[in-house]
Amino acid sequence: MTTPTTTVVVPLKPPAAGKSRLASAVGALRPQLALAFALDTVAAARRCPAVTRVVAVCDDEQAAAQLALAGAVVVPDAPAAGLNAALEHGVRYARAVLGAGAVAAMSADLPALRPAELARVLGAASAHPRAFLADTQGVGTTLLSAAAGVPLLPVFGGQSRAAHAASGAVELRLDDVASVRRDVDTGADLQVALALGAGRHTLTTLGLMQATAYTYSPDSRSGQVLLDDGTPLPFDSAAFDAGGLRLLRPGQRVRIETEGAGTDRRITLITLQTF
Ligand SMILES: Nc1nc2c(ncn2[C@@H]2O[C@H](COP(=O)(O)OP(=O)(O)OP(=O)(O)O)[C@@H](O)[C@H]2O)c(=O)[nH]1
Ligand SMILES: C=C(OP(=O)(O)O)C(=O)O
Repeated sequence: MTTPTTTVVVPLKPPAAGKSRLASAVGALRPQLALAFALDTVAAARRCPAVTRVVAVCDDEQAAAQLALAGAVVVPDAPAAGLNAALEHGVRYARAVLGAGAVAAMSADLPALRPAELARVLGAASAHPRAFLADTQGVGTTLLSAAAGVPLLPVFGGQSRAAHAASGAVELRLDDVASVRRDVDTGADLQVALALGAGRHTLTTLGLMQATAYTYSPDSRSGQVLLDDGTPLPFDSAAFDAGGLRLLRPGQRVRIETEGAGTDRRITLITLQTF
């Protein structure tokens, strides 16, 4: 039974200014995706049995409100002096005001984050005063931990894997924690995160929804797609035929285009997404 002992601190730049490397791949969706990644990251961290609380350091009012709804304790980025200063500020607040002990600074752009994988990382980290997890490329860092009473000493940015190792933090060598290493900076990173299984905020922002089941009545040439949040969306044969729904398997991700709202919302196109 995992005991929740770690306070996770996630930093979020105002989404309007965030994820600039993603712009060429997603265009105008960039700010919404920057926020969606953070909301999926916070939601997964909150479901992690090793995490006592999540503190988000963010200066953007609208983003802060949504991060709070996702269950984070949000503090303004008072230093406004970059990522590492924001993380130090979040840890100071967590320890001085919330009585936090062990902390872990984690990037807020891990949309595929799995609570069980985060628990494995934090479990391994708890054996060291300071520890870190390298990102997928093996160049940066997605998580840096510090035991109770130990300074975090973050040196995120650029070649931070080497910098954190040089600072004395122990690198966590874990093979089965891909979702904790997969930060999303570019379109290629996003495709990998989607293939790992991104969270609902990211999928919805991209117009992708995970259909868990569907029914189709050939005689009435209509049916329903059941989304993973339990929403049943009716569709007619036009959407079925146009999007190849007949190939849909439960759990298959589809791009669903709809029109109308509430009970009038109808699917107009269903396209299978292959990742
Ligand atoms: N609060 C706060 N968060 C930051 C700051 N700089 C980066 N971050 C966050 O730290 C995490 C990792 O940073 P990046 O991957 O460089 O994110 P980014 O700056 O939005 O991406 P690029 O614009 O492509 O560099 C993301 O969650 C950012 O939102 C900062 O100055 N303050
Ligand atoms: C800030 C970091 O990541 P990124 O490359 O996404 O900026 C980092 O890896 O330290």
